[in-house]
Amino acid sequence: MALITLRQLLDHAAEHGYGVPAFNINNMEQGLAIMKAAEKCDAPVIMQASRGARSYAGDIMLRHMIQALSEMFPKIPLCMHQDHGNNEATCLSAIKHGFTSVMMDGSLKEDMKTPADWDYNVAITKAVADMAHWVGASVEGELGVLGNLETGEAAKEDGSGAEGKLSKEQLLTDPDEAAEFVKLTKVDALAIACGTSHGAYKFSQKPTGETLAISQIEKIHAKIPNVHLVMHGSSSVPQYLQDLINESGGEMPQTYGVPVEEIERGIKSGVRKVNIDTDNRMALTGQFRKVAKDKPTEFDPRKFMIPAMEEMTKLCLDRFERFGTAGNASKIDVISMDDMAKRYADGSLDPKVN
Ligand SMILES: O=C(CO)COP(=O)(O)O
Ligand SMILES: O=C[C@H](O)COP(=O)(O)O
Ligand SMILES: [Zn+2]
Ligand SMILES: [Zn+2]
Repeated sequence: MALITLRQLLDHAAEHGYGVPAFNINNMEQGLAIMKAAEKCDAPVIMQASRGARSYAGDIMLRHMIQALSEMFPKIPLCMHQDHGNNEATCLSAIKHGFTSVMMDGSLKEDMKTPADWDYNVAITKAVADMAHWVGASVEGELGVLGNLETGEAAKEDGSGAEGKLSKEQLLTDPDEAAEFVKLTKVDALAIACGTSHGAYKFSQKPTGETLAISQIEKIHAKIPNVHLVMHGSSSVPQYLQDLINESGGEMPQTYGVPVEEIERGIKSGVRKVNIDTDNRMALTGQFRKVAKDKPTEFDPRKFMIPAMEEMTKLCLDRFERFGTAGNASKIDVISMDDMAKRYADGSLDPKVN
């Protein structure tokens, strides 16, 4: 099966009221773990590669890996997405390497640390959307800056995260601005800020409405009901994985992520793409550690990788089921990128925003 674009997949998700997890990948094992989960429950897939993933695996490796996965799992529509593109070159080179979708993250400047202003964000996102749409690729933009509503800080350990203190206005996407932003840039999906941040250390206790503002998503959705919303930083950092890591020699301080039921609430309010990386990292490394602790003489990496992949598959399967993605792969007829390009050109994919 050909690769699917983000736009087609999220249009289907919106029509049928479900969300799609977007899982980060860096290697073959993560790709296989996701596809096995998708095959088990008939779910369409979004895989995304960060700039870090592209330099880790290499663009040629990633391109062939994605092709191999779609050949191995021909019944699963697979979208390949650039996560947090920092400029035009990152986004265009991703499309050249077979990605069907890109995120132009103009909420931050090119260094991915300095919060950008409105004019910068609109100009660069519009430029990327114009070019991507000529070849039928999809574009996700971001308005608002990810960060903790209590401390005003973004996550420290991440490849993309603001430096310095952020104001409440920056940390919560404004509904009127969101409408204006989508109208001006014509993005296919909009990442919004609502108190989540990247990495494992999102909240110091179980989040409340004060620290995780799903109500903000509801306000944005009320203003732009036809726009596909994206939640970044959506790992749940499950307690069982913290325990698995810490019982196997790890030293992760106690932390709290985004409860899956809060994501389900978001999905009821227009969230269609849910970004998850940290949970899968924890699933994999938790099992590495367990094997290392239980079998100190073991040195065959496959003996570490197999339980690690199984742990990750279990997590992906759970999210496909909870988000309502399961059961939808077989209902989608993939539209080619060339066809998508024609639809952009004739205006039929223009955003519906008042
Ligand atoms: O938003 C993400 C990737 O863009 C990943 O978020 P997590 O760190 O919560 O998994
Ligand atoms: O955006 C954050 C993702 O978790 C990717 O992280 P990374 O840049 O370390 O690959
Ligand atoms: Zn961002
Ligand atoms: Zn992100």
